[in-house]
Amino acid sequence: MDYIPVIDLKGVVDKCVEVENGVLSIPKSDVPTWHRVAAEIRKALNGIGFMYLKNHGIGPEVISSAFGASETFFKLPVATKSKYKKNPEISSHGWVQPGQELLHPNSVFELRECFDVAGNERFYPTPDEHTNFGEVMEKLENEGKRLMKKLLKLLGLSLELEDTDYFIKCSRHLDSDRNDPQNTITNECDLRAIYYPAIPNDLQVPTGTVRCAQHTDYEILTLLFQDDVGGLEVNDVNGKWIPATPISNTILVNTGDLLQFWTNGYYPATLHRVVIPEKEIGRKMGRYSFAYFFAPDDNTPIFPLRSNFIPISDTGRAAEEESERQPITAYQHIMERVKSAYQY
Ligand SMILES: O=C(O)CCC(=O)C(=O)O
Ligand SMILES: [Fe+2]
Repeated sequence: MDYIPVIDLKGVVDKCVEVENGVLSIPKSDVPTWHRVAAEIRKALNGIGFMYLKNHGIGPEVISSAFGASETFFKLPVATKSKYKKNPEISSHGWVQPGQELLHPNSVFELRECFDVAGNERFYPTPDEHTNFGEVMEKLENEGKRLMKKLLKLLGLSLELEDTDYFIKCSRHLDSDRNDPQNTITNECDLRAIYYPAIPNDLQVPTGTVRCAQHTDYEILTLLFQDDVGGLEVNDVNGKWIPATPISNTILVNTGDLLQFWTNGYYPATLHRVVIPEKEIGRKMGRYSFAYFFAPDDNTPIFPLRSNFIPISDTGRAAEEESERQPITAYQHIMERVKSAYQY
């Protein structure tokens, strides 16, 4: 049996406090717990490349309302959803219609639609179209942010960085007000509601269609909330596809490209996909999920960090120093990938 890490955040998410500049302060008596959990996270992310979190502190009612609101949204007529369509040239927010996005260059068709909650300019269906879609989505987003700050601290501890608050300090947007006109901190975080429709009986979709082609996410970490339908698979560090079976009351966490760059591959980005179920019963069911893609501030430079765990690249320190001199920013990397995924 494969080792499937389920990390228990009890005693971690509930008691720490925020101090100046949004940095977390851990009560002395809890420090050993944080270090133990950080070591488990290191083993999971370096050893298999993903993890489940339990006792993560996000209220079950927040998650179930989000699933309810998402289902109502995706059932709206296409004409209504089209009013809220995303225009990737302008922003990352809005409805992504089926076929608008391909996550792999060889993809034929990916049968899903999404609604992205992202950026500072947001719009949602009017109350007579949907009573509370925006409100419910942003509630889940806020809870995701709260949890994420703790995960960023745990990541810093897990790598034994000299400054264990490094990742938090690169994510000042966590504590900035997106409605403040003076706010200049931008970021590419995205809470994405996803709907995979049932596969039509008379399979009117091209051969080779999948729900979500294999890809890595572009950011630091992704929180994944899935229903019970299944189909998500992750590629472990040995290249084997393993079903990421939903485990009740847990969230699945994948690592993204930015974390892979920062750690020089010590925490590789999780390759994953969503397959169409082979059994007829599974094909008849639509699937709903949420992904919260967490990115640092746009201007964050990305180069390998120094830590006893992070390897120096094969080409040696000189290549690393070069990338430190001319680092790509988080924004540049994410935009490259976004552009290549969109089908206009
Ligand atoms: O729906 C899922 O479970 C995964 C979605 C995903 O990987 C993505 O949107 O990047
Ligand atoms: Fe993904």
